[in-house]
Amino acid sequence: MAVKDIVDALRDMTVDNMRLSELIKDIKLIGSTLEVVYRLPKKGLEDEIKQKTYKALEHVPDVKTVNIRFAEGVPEPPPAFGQPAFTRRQVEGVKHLIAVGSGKGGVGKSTVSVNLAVALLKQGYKVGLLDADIYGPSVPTLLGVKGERVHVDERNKLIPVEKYGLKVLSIGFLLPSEDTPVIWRGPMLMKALTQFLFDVNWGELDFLVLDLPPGTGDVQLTLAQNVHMTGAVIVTTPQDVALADVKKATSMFKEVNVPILGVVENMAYFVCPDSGKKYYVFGKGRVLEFARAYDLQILGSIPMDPEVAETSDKGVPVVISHPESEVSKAFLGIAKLLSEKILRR
Ligand SMILES: Nc1ncnc2c1ncn2[C@@H]1O[C@H](COP(=O)(O)OP(=O)(O)OP(=O)(O)O)[C@@H](O)[C@H]1O
Repeated sequence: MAVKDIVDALRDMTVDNMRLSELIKDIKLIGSTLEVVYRLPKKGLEDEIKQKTYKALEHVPDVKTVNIRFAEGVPEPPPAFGQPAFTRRQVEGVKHLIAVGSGKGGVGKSTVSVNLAVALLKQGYKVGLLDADIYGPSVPTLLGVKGERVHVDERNKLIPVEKYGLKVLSIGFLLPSEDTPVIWRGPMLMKALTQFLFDVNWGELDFLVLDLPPGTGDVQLTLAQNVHMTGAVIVTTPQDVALADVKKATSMFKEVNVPILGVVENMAYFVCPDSGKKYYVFGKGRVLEFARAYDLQILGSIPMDPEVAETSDKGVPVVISHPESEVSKAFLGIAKLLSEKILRR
């Protein structure tokens, strides 16, 4: 059961012409106990909000107990259209946080995050990369920093590892060994992620690239609701299975009002080294169709290139190892488009 489904259930119930979902200030599911903090639009509505919450969640099987609290202080006005209904914290020292998400695993989200970060760096920006992919933190491998230990500064803030001029932190640094399954759940996991974001001495960064776990689970949703993000970049391959899931991810970001900065089409085609001919292995035009349907910009299309996998395994991003390759040019183009788009806003 995702918190998102609970928020969906609360969306159907209104109090004083406002959806319950719009009044949520904080929401957490710990085991089968749901903790909700509402802001109170008007004094005297407490009981009605409570009763309607219980009713809305009556048939939600995973919620056995509901604890409701009301935020203290002056009630805030309802969010304006297009504004988030959640209080989001800014990551200290970071001008722009770009979340990289995908619907399905294995579409190249981490490869895109790493190469995008380095491509932004090559444009002269100060860049950080945070690997929040708790289910498969691959950034340490992709950047050759596996086994690095993280230190803290005098303020007890984590100090990111530096590689190729990039400031890097990965949830993988916290796991005792590479084979440790990530079995953290709920509050513990969120605590670790929150610490990663907010208790880090990032210094001054123009961009922080956040490699999200694939899909639309609690982690993605909680981060999207609690962290101020400039926007999200969505990575997909042209396969039907990937596109079906990426639509869910797109809807999730839209629902929580995180602007979608654009789509990266990965493994878009393969260039035959002998003939130079392009082969659209997973089909042509599908990502464009999806982007048009959802009114999204395609930031770039990355070809399939065996060098990517090979160089990634050695811990060197392809934009560094093969800067003249078509893949690298595609990444540099995406970084340019993205940074211009963000800085123009
Ligand atoms: N353009 C590409 N050409 C060839 N191989 C690629 C390309 N992009 C990614 N790969 C390879 O595909 C595999 C999956 O990539 P990656 O780990 O970046 O995906 P992911 O979406 O982050 O996966 P997960 O969500 O499971 O962490 C890796 O072996 C990577 O080297």
